Amino acid sequence: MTEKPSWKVRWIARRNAVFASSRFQYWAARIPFIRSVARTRATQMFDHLVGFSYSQVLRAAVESGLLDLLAKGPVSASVVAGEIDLSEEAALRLLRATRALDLAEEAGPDGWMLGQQGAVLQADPGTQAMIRHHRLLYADLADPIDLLRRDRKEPTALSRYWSYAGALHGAAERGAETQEYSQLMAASQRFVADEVIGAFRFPGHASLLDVGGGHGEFIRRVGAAYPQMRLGLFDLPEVAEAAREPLAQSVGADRLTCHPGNFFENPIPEGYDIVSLVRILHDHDDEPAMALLRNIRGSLRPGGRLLLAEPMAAIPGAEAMGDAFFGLYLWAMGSGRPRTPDEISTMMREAGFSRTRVVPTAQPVIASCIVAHA
Ligand SMILES: C[S@@+](CC[C@H](N)C(=O)[O-])C[C@H]1O[C@@H](n2cnc3c(N)ncnc32)[C@H](O)[C@@H]1O
Repeated sequence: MTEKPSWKVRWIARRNAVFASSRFQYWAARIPFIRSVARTRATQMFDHLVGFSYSQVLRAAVESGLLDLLAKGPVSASVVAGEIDLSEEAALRLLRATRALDLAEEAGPDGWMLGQQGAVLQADPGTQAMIRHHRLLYADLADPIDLLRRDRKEPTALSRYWSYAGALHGAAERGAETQEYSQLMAASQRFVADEVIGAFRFPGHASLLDVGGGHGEFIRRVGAAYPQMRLGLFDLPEVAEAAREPLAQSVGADRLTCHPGNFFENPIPEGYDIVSLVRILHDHDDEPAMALLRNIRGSLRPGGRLLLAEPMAAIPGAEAMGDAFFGLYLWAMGSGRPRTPDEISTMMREAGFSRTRVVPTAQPVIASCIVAHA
């Protein structure tokens, strides 16, 4: 005998039947108050429906150099056409599309400048790098069901291009590709570091080791905010070596140690008060992620802390970023998953940490933070 559905199941089924009825939709669009809710929902659904077109407008604006051109504006459509090698009609179509997304603004008749969102984007190489990079994700997502059915068993545009899934397991030693990836991460790291520094007060004289720290942008920013801090960077040998010289120049050689190594094969260096793990855990499936957390726990003395920062799943107000974006990005990449703060905290305690605390950040869409005590 099948179980009786719970009140919640019955309620959701009833609600969905009402929402799906064309009669309800007709009246919802006409009754005051309900009308504004209905309109918001319709706009949301439309945005989901055509989101790919919007992201391709962004891509065209970045890749063609249109944003840089508008930054020097006002420019006419014919100048834009000549500069980015389009017919005038095509240039105007693109300009109007960018205007609709607030990337461009027509300051006067045929005088085009950056719009508000355009000004922010044009000044942000990190987001522009992500927009360029996402062409790979969209190639992999062209047939999403096919991608899901392949169960991460075959190479994808994302995993192939970066050879990143290999690098994740310490297998890829293709320095140039790893370096290109690290540079992309560094461009977006500014925002993550700002979130963490704004949310977490480091003890001024503590020592900090950033594990998987790439070219050291996080260390650089924390080091600038806390000039007394001793700093360490742990990353794959080719990455740590490339970071050493420029990072020493920026933070001071006397307070920096670069540790080349593989966090799945080598012990995490001891002697640091805080270990940070920024945008690393979500790249890994549960088993290697647990191995990494245990490795870090083993390096910490009592009182030591692990500070983990990355975009997480099921964050109120940022749900789509977690499971709809990172869920599919990491699936296409072939490794990892976005996790909820609860899931991460449970893993940390399983790895031997005594207690954990979520540290609220201003922009969880960029990163959320959890601190675990050894
Ligand atoms: C997603 S990036 C994050 C970089 C940086 N933490 C940030 O947020 O910008 C992953 C970093 O982990 C490093 N990495 C990957 N596998 C590693 C391994 N097995 N051992 C050490 N570092 C590794 C990569 O070289 C890269 O710098």
